[in-house]
Amino acid sequence: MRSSWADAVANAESSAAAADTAPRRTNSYVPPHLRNRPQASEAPVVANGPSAARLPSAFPPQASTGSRWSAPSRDIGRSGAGGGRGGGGGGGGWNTRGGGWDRREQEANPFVNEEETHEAVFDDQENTGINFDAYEDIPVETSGDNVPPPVNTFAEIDLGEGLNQNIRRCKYVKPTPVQRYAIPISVAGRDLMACAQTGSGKTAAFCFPIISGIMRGPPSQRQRGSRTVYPMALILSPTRELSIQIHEEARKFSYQTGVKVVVAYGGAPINQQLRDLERGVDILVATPGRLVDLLERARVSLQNIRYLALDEADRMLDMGFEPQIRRIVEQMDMPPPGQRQTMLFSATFPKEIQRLASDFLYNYIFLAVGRVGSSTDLIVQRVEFVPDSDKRSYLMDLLHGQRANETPGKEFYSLIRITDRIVSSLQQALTLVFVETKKGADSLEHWLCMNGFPATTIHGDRSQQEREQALRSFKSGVTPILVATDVAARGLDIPHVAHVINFDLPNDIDDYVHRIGRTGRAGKTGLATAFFNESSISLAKSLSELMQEANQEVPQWLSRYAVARPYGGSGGGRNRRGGGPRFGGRDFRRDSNFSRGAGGGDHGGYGGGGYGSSSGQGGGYSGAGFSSAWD
Ligand SMILES: Nc1ncnc2c1ncn2[C@@H]1O[C@H](COP(=O)(O)OP(=O)(O)OP(=O)(O)O)[C@@H](O)[C@H]1O
Repeated sequence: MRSSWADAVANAESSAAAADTAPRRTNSYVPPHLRNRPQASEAPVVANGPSAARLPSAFPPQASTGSRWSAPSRDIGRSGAGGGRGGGGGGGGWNTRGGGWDRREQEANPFVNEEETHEAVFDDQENTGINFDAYEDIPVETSGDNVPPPVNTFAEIDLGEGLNQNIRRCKYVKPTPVQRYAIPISVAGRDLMACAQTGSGKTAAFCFPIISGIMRGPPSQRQRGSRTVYPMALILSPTRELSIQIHEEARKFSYQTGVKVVVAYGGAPINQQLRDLERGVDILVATPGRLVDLLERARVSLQNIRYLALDEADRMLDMGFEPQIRRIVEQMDMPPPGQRQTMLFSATFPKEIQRLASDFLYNYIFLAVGRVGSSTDLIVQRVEFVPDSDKRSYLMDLLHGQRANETPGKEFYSLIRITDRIVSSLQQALTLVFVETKKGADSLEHWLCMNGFPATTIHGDRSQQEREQALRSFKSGVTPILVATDVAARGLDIPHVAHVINFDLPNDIDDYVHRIGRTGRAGKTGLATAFFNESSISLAKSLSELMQEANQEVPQWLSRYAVARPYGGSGGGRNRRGGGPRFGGRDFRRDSNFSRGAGGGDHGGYGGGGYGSSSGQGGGYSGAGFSSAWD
């Protein structure tokens, strides 16, 4: 049995009054690494600022060519995001298409940079495939009319030779469970609402059918003399960084197929994006805000859209985004459901959002791989009771524990049943620390750097250039700690993130699921640690249920909180799952409460009841620095 430190404290204090559910701790906690050492204020000053701090052993000195303060100049600006590349370097099918775009440019090889960067820095090159054993017994549910059967191999689906070659280049040996089901459904032309766990390969699941369909379909139209472009596919995502990532993935999948992918997102100069569009676009990956701007300028028309994919679809239809998405999908010139193919993907899909989403779909198939909204049990989840005043020293403990060959780490991790494999991956790992506010992110990053832990930060108050540079610096291991607000919670696929720390817990359990999903991806294991205290009480029940469901050990004190506050606190949480059956891995159309629209395809607007529960969302996000991050 794994027992948490907080449990031990709670047991020792078993004489505490029954009503007092919190484990008691003194405020004078001195973490092991600070015992017998000078006070923090006396910490040795790092000669050349935080960037000169010692790097963990896994990151060789030559890797520290850049940090937030001294980034190598090649890192400035966007890498590989659009950038006018492409041009049909000899791909099958492209030359048969009309459109009159300039195809003389050489198409840059999107596989080159990645291999060089990763091999230079990380020594455990195991990205040759996914641990499929981890997914062997995953439950799958499909519903809808005439569901096409799943496949076991990519070869069973005729995706086209160009795409097949790129799948091999990506070293995807066989499809992940969501791909096994979703790809045949989409290739058959069906609309799809798909829910599958974080890191399980959803990006390829919607990209492959789109690319394959465009390769086979009639060429895109372009009116001579017009500056308006007419993409055939639109992929929308909620954050700039996620759009950049999807674009990079889609470029790999479509390399030398002649299919042109362009990305457009806020915070970056629009002129460059306009030039990219003018060079030709089949698939447009965009954030909603920037897309609306392009539509208003009449530089993009949606009238030729044949494929619409919403990644993180529940977030896209959450209150913050829904009006913008409706405007793009329903009020511009996009063909209606039935005349386009729509694919919605996420790891979480609350029922009220499913209901909203059904407006965009025609006779769709619902697919749930794993339980809807569940976390993968590849992630070891720990939750510790840590008062706000102790969070920093507790964090310091964790980070010291991760450093190679340090005794405190071994002691610390022996308290919790973590495999040697995870310990060894932690020693050379990237650590992602989630906080609630932008100010909190800056302040924690500064404190970490001053204490010898190279860190950087990403949040909505940083310029786009700074955000992208921070991500690059983190990914490369130059700053192996990234302090982030929820802007980094969804979708980002950063290899070697072995530890996600919820320094501040989110208000919503779905946000927790996405945050911890930045580790434990593609069949690899990961660790997620959460600092819980009274301010997170509203999350106690859903957190303890989620942990139970993922076969994690739930601390006794958390169970006590869950029982004491079964419906969450009154503190503005937005637990949309509250009250009902938990984590329903099912199509909302099967739920009698939603029977009005059963059958899918042509539902009207939402019927009030269910969605009302999300009214707390605004509160949940306030202060988290969301708004400026999204476009
Ligand atoms: N068939 C496959 N074989 C091997 N690796 C794969 C396969 N499909 C996807 N991957 C890899 O798995 C990782 C996770 O994929 P992806 O980012 O698409 O996950 P996701 O389900 O979209 O996660 P999230 O819910 O966090 O957005 C990526 O690094 C991707 O390259």
